[in-house]
Amino acid sequence: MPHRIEDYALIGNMQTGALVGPDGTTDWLCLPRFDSPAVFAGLLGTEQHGFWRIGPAHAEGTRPPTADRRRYRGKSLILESEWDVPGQGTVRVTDLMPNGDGAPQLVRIVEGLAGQVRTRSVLHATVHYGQGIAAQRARQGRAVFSATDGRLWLDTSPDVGAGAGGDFTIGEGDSVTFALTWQPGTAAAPMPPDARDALLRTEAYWQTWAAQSTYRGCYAEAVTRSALTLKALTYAPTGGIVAALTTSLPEDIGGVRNWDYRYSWLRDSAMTVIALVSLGYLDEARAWRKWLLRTIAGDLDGLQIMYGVTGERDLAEHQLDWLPGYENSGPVRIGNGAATQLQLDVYGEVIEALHQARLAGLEPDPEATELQLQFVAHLEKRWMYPDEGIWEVRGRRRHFVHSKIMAWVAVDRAIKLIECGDADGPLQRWRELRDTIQREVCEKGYDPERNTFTQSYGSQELDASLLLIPQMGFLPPDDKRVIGTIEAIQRELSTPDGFIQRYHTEGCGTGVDGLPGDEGAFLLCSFWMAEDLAMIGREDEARKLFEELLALRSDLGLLAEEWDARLQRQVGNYPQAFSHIGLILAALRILTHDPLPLPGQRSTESDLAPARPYGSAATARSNRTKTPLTPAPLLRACYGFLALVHTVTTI
Ligand SMILES: OC[C@H]1O[C@H](O[C@H]2O[C@H](CO)[C@@H](O)[C@H](O)[C@H]2O)[C@H](O)[C@@H](O)[C@@H]1O
Repeated sequence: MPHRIEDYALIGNMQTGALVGPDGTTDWLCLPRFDSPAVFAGLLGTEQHGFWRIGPAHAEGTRPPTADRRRYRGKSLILESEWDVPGQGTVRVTDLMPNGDGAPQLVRIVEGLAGQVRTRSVLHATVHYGQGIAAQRARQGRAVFSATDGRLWLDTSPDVGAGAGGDFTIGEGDSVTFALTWQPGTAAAPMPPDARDALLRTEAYWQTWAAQSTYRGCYAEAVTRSALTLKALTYAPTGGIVAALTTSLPEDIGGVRNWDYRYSWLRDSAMTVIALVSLGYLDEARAWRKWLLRTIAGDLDGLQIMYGVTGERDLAEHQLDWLPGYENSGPVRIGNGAATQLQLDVYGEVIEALHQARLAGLEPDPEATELQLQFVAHLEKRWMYPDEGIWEVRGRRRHFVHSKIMAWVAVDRAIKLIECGDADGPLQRWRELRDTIQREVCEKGYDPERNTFTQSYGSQELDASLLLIPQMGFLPPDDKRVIGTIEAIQRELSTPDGFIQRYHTEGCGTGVDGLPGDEGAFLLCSFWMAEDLAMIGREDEARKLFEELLALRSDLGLLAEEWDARLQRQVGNYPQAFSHIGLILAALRILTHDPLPLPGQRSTESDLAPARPYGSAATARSNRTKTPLTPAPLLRACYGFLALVHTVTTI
């Protein structure tokens, strides 16, 4: 039976990832990439749908024992689980997925730490998300399984034998290794791996990567784990970034709000890039920018809001009827019907990510500059339409206020690109457009009686996405309408334990998302609230909320999409990029607003600008022929000045 969502540990190789439970069971693994069919799909069903457990042997009819200790090995994605077995001794299992271009691999190293422990490995590999059993054969002394479009090769230490399962005794100082390697069906047998070498290489990789972070504040442990998690969701071969590792972990246990997140959303991936560049990581931004340009391929009329990690466009949604779903939350879906929706916010998110990456020092790219101009030209003809919005509602299209605000962001950042000399464009026309959008939102998306912006034009509903108004610089934090909106959201969208819901769901009688059932507090929105509170000077509340959110993390620092206050557990896909993005950006915002930061506890930015200069944005003055890199502090100074001028002239 699957564990609570937050009890799973993530390991990954930036092509795919696995979830390992506290009893040493891998219940989720898609091979060879994030969105491939799962060979272990027990997470969404039962053991018959695939799993691989290594841990102390247990008596028939009893549950496998839970590890007594579990941790990541330093700043890495290498998991160590240890069991103290009464009367026997202590055993450790180290799980990792080596990085690199080689065949995807899951390596499990069993070590005896004390005494003699009877240990068991049980591997049940399946075809196509547990639809069938993967046929097993012995070849050249190795176990080979037929997976959906490849083969799995299991290598074990000689003294354990070549089978998929069995018991063995591990004594103090002994070690036994297992490695499961995926190869395309047509490929020759892979070389038996050197598990020890893989461990050293993988550890060195993650430690080096983590050390590049420029974050120097309190909450560093949480920020680092979130950064590592975001990195694990990047797809190294192309630069695409998935929204989460899983499909169909329910937002409402027992309900139908189960979606496949193993794709590269423009919105989610852009926000991941913003979080990573705010910690000084530029390589991921560069890789994503290349993915973006390749994937969109200049086809703006065919623009989708999400793609596969190598740019696939056909993400048609299907249900896997043989899987009962996590804790019977069906249907289990693969593909995502939202791929063909109209979501007008994505232009703003992409341009903002490109803009933040430039601010952080990423070298300019003329194609990316061109894309931003094309985006705005495209949006100019579309921003006035109703859409499905940031939450990808499955109800009717509406004039979502957040979508219009993000349209404003897109135009605003493009204007700054031109103002700073990075691009040529219809400056005057776009300035008028920016003002028109802002005026319309303030007229139609604001309720003066309640002093709050609303979810959509003319609606009485609220929406936590409005918390982005000050963060995006649409209005300044001290504007009374902004403060009124933050307070209204706090009043009306707070859960009993003080976290924030996206909007009211069907249980409250509105059903704007067109879906039955309710959902938990949305963790990203709760982090946004912490950010906003810091921005409007309520630092103590911001910090309190932030720390309460940190307390929801798993023992390993991981977050799903939502928190169910009634059940006191995490819900939704896991680990979810959105939640970890929210954590990183809120930590930076709270640090920036610390009245007296200790030396060395500042974030990455110079004194010229706040840590995350949303809304103070403008673009680099660069020479388009030579494309030199403008020093980041100078850029930020330029942006800061332009933002000031804009605020003074428009508000
Ligand atoms: O609420 C219905 C929608 O739920 C999913 O969308 C959510 O996940 C996306 C990926 O993280 C995110 O970009 C979006 O903001 C979220 O609302 C699902 O993907 C949709 O198909 C579904 O309509």
